Amino acid sequence: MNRIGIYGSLGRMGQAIVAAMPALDAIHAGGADAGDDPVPVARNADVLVDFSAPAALEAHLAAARAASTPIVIGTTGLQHRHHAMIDAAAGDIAILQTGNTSLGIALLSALVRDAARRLGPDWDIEIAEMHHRDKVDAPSGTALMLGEAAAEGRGLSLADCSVEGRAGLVGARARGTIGFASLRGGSVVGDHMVVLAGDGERIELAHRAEDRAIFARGAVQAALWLAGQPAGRYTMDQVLGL
Ligand SMILES: NC(=O)C1=CN([C@@H]2O[C@H](COP(=O)(O)OP(=O)(O)OC[C@H]3O[C@@H](n4cnc5c(N)ncnc54)[C@H](OP(=O)(O)O)[C@@H]3O)[C@@H](O)[C@H]2O)C=CC1
Ligand SMILES: O=C(O)C1=N[C@H](C(=O)O)C[C@H](O)C1
Repeated sequence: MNRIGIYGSLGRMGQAIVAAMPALDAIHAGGADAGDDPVPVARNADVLVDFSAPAALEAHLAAARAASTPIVIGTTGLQHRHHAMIDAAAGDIAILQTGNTSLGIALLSALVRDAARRLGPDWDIEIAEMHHRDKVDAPSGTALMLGEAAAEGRGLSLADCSVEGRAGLVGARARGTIGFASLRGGSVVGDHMVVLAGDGERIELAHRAEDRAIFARGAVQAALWLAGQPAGRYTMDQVLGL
């Protein structure tokens, strides 16, 4: 159960995943990119990883479902309708979807959830991220995950308290909101900082990815773990035992 097929195999992450496989005893079972038929890879693999684009998700899920092959979805920029598709497919196959496959971000999410719970709504929460110039979605999937962790810590849904893309005369900050800011430039692999700002003091919880290998290793570990699971939707916390 270690043959891994890759959607987005020629991309930055796809190539990093191929490089990470030998050390984890995984075998590359083929890849598909834009314009390729996703079905043969799904049939040839024990498990799939998808690091491509939201527009491809529906076809990738259909191929995985038809072949009864579990799939790790690392693609970000997903909307509500994509999550609904994942939930539906998880009735038939094992699926793990995450905006970040690194150990560090899994731990940071837990820290942010705990800090938000302990500090309460008088502490303002802002999430800043910086990525390379070619990243196409914002806020990053990781920033949104961290926002969800913070909202959960406060017993809220992120959709009800999120503020994205401030510009112009936006007025004073509303109490209890979670704000997002995105920077793009150079070759930055992925920086995330969660600021909890109180009166007269603030806490900054940050993670800096220095190499895509951390995401790639996590993706391969997740795939090998998922290959043995029954149908359902899973998280990185379950893979990492956090
Ligand atoms: N969860 C995590 O830990 C991480 C997630 N990511 C996410 O993974 C995704 C990919 O990132 P990255 O590798 O940097 O991006 P790249 O642009 O380097 O690679 C994307 C790959 O997907 C392919 N692709 C695009 N559209 C389709 C399609 N319709 N069907 C099949 N393949 C397609 C591209 O093919 P072509 O070039 O031919 O268009 C390309 O090979 C992004 O959403 C990113 O945010 C990134 C890092 C970590
Ligand atoms: O596109 C990227 O590069 C990354 N995308 C993921 C995200 O949107 O959070 C994970 C990582 O930060 C790199």
